[in-house]
Amino acid sequence: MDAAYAGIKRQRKLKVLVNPKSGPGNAISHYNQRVEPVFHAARCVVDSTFTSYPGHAQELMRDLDLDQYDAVVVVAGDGLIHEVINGFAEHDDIERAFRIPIAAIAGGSGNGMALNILGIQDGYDVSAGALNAVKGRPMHIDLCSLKQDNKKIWTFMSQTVGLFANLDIGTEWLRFLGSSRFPIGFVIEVIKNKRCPVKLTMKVVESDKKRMVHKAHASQRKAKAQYASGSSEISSPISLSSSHMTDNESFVMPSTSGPSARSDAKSSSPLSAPDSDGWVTFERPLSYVYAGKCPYVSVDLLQFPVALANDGLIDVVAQEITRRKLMLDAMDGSEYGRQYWIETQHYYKVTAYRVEPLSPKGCLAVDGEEYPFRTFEVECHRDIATVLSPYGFFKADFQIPDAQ
Ligand SMILES: Nc1ncnc2c1ncn2[C@@H]1O[C@H](COP(=O)(O)OP(=O)(O)OP(=O)(O)O)[C@@H](O)[C@H]1O
Repeated sequence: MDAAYAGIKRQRKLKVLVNPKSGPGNAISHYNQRVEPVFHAARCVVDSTFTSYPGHAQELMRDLDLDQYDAVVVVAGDGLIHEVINGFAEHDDIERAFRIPIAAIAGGSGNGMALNILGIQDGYDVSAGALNAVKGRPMHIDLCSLKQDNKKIWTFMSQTVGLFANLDIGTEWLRFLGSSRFPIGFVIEVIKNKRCPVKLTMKVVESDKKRMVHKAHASQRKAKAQYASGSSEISSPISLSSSHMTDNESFVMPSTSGPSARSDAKSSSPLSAPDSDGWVTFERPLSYVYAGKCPYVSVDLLQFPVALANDGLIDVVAQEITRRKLMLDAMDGSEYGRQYWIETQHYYKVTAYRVEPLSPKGCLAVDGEEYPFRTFEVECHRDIATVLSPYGFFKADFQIPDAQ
C-alpha cells in the first residue's frame, strides 16, 4: 500500500459536489456508477452534495469547514469549478481555503479543467478523474482577478469576447449535444464573420511564438522531474494582495516591431508603442480576444498550447478579422493547436490586460459563463489555488511543426 500511494495520504476526506444540470445531465449517474465506487474501494470519507441551484456550490465553499476535508471533488463542468473558486475567495480563511485542492471530474459540456488535468485521452474518463481525486498530488495554479464595475471575481480558465463568446453563449440551446455544440457554434460564427467591437490593451511580457513553445517544454520537463522525485507536494505561502508576478527570467519584453513566429502578411506591428506604464494597444480589427490559463478550452480546441499552470502570466490570443476560409481551415487541427501558427493569430504572454467595448452589443464569457459586456481588467496572480494532478503540469502535447 505504501508503494501504491507513494507518499500520498490514504483514505482522503472528500467534499464532493455534483451538478445534476451539467452538460447533457449525466453527472449524477456517472457519479453513482463510476466515481463513488472508486472512492468506496479506496475507503475515502465522502460527503457529497448534489447542487440545487446556481450559486449553491459557491455558498457551500464560502462556509466550508476546512478541518473536515482533504480535497473538494467537482463532478460537473467548468462553471461549477468557477463557483468553488469564487466561494473560496469569500471564505473567512481565504488562504487556507485556496490550499484545499480541487479535483475535476468531467460532468459538463466543456470540461476544460478535467481535460487539462488528465489530458485529452483521459479527460472525459470519470474513473480516471476519480483515481486522481484519490491519489493525485496537489499542484499550484495561478488565478486571474477580473475587475468590472468595481466588482472583483476570480477566473481560473478563460475570458473571451467576440467570436468565441458569441458561440459559447449563443449555443446554450444546443447544450443537449454535449461538446459537439462548440464546433457547430464555431461554423455559425465564422459564417457571420462579425468584427469584435473592443479596444484591447495589455502589459506584454512575451510575443515570440517559438520561444513560448520552448519555455513550455522546459517547464513540463521540470515539473516531470519534480513529480518523479516526489518533491512536488506543496507548502509555499500565497499572496492574494496584488499581482504576484512571475520570475520572468527567461521571458523577455518584446519589441513592438511585430509578431514573431512567421513573417506576417502585414509587416508592421499590430501593437502601439507602450505608454508610460508599459501598456500597449492592439491596433487591428479583431474577430475575437481569448485569454486563458489552461491549454484546452474544450476537447476540440487547444486554444492556449503554451499556457502554463503557474508562470504568473495570462496567455492572450488576439485574432484579427480575416477571410472565412482561413478561419475554417484553422479549425482543422484545432484539437492539436494548429491555429496557433496562423499569421493573423497573435499570441501574447501578459501580466495584465484590459478590454473596453466600443459598442454596447456583445458577449463576454468568463470560464464559460456569461458576464456583462462592459469594460473589464484582468490581472494574473501566481500560485493562488490548488488542484489535484497525476502529472504536475497541464497535460497538453504541442510541438513546433517542421514547416515553422
Ligand atoms: N441544480 C442546478 N440547477 C440549475 N443550475 C445549476 C444547478 N447546480 C448548479 N447550477 C449551475 O449550472 C452552471 C453550469 O454548470 P457546469 O459548469 O457544471 O456545466 P456546463 O456549463 O455544462 O459545463 P462547462 O462549463 O464545462 O461547459 C453553473 O454555473 C451553476 O451555477
